[in-house]
Amino acid sequence: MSQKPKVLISDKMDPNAARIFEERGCDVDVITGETPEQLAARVGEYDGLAIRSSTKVTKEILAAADNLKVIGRAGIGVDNVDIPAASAKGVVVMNTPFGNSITTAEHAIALIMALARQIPEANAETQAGEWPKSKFMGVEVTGKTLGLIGSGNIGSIVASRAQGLKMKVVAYDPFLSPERALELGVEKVDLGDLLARADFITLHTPLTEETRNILSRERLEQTKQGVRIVNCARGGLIDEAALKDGLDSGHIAGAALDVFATEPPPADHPLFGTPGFTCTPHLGASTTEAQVNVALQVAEQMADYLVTGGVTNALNVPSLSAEEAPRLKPYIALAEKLGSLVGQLEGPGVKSLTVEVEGAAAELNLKPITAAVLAGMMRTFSDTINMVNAPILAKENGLDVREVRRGKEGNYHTLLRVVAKTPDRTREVAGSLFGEDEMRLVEIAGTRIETDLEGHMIYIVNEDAPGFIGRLGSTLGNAGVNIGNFHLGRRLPDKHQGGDAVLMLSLDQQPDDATVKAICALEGVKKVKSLSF
Ligand SMILES: NC(=O)C1=CN([C@@H]2O[C@H](COP(=O)(O)OP(=O)(O)OC[C@H]3O[C@@H](n4cnc5c(N)ncnc54)[C@H](O)[C@@H]3O)[C@@H](O)[C@H]2O)C=CC1
Ligand SMILES: O=C(O)CCC(=O)C(=O)O
Repeated sequence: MSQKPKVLISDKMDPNAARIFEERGCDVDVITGETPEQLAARVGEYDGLAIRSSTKVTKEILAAADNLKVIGRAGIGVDNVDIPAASAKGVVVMNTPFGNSITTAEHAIALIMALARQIPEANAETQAGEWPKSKFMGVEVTGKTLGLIGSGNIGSIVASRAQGLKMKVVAYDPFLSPERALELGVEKVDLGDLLARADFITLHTPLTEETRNILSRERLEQTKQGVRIVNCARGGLIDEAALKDGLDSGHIAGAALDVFATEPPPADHPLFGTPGFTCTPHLGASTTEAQVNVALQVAEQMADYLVTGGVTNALNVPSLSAEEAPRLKPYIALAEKLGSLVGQLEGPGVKSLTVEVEGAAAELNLKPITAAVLAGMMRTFSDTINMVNAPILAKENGLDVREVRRGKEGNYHTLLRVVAKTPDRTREVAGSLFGEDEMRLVEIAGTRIETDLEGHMIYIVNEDAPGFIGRLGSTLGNAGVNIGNFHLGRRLPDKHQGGDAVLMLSLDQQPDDATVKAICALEGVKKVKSLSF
């Protein structure tokens, strides 16, 4: 019986996640609150790691994660995962891009209202026994301009809720098209314009090199007198020291942060206690509804990947639906074998690789097939290569990879051909599927040969002359190597005696170097390669 995939849930997550993992055939452990060292010591046991924002999946954690195949973020932001390191290690990183968007947008609206009416301060003083009725004078939001920085999933929900509150919404987002702006009913503006016009500013971008410090000191100085600012996206988008100075000077009337540059922030954070400042401890996604949504979704996605190979919402590999995955599975296995054959025959010298599909295969998603060819080929030089990191490494190494699709059937109802070029020659191999999933090599070195690619094999090219097969059989027999299967073909297009013959033999034992050398020395032999699949 094959072992169940093992998943670790390392952050607090709705219990539905563990239930789904179990129902979908995974073993699951829930161990939260560990130090990085404790997690590093444990993570090697697991195939999947389900996290929220507390677990930091660093290079060090990944280095210890020997069996890890997938990291699932129950939420949106993945800035707590070292995605390049995960990709290099062949680990898929997924998030749940929609499950908590409404909840987070509602939190932004709540903070806008809290700032407009100074609700946190009024609450604190009232409960402290005061009755500060004349101290707190708010502002209406009706008719005010809301400046949206980032109008993706969350930003656009904030826009629609703000419009319900009769605010005018202007948006700065370099990726916002005029059509989408029209659809959202927002005015697309540049950042300078937004800063000059907005009564309220709310941020909804990821933290990237472009967005880091997007509200810098200089930009905060360009905001309208009395502006109120909300950040429910990521710490690091605002210069916190400049924000404090703006509040102290009275230029900024209020600021509400759900997120901080360092989380949790130090107890003596300069903004704490500043008049007009309000905060929540990264609660943007914290509603029952959102937590159930993201927990269910992350567990479903991760279990799909671990059990069937389906890929949804991955940030470092193309998606592959749960329906596509079973159809692709035999092709992926065939692609890996053909890639491995090319890798074993040509070594690391391949400079360009074309993956051609014909007939039924031409209807499939080609990306995973190409990734599998690359993985099969590159795994002959490194054990740590898989379908996730192979395309990245191929690109880094300047390998020219192309894909060709031909809908028309040729001699086979479905065909996968790999054409690899080294500086000296072109190597072509082709395979097909018989029935649903029986894979066969059907062509090598311009020769039609039908064979499995399984276990120990030997590939031989020789001058087709009488007596060779007897000599070969004796050489293998003398070395104690039994032939399991024997496939022989003449090289196309001549196909005549005296031309080249190609042999693929399945062997019950792996021939040692001396036996391979002895075969090389047989009369008429041009090439010999011992293979393993
Ligand atoms: N406080 C919390 O608990 C939560 C925070 N978030 C954070 O909210 C942020 C936004 O989430 P979504 O709306 O789902 O993401 P999204 O990807 O749908 O939208 C982000 C938008 O930012 C825009 N953008 C990117 N670079 C920009 C730039 N330089 N200037 C202006 N706009 C830029 C993009 O074009 C995109 O439209 C994420 O960082 C996420 O981590 C998400 C959920 C909960
Ligand atoms: O999991 C959480 O509570 C934080 C959510 C969040 O920040 C996100 O989804 O990006």
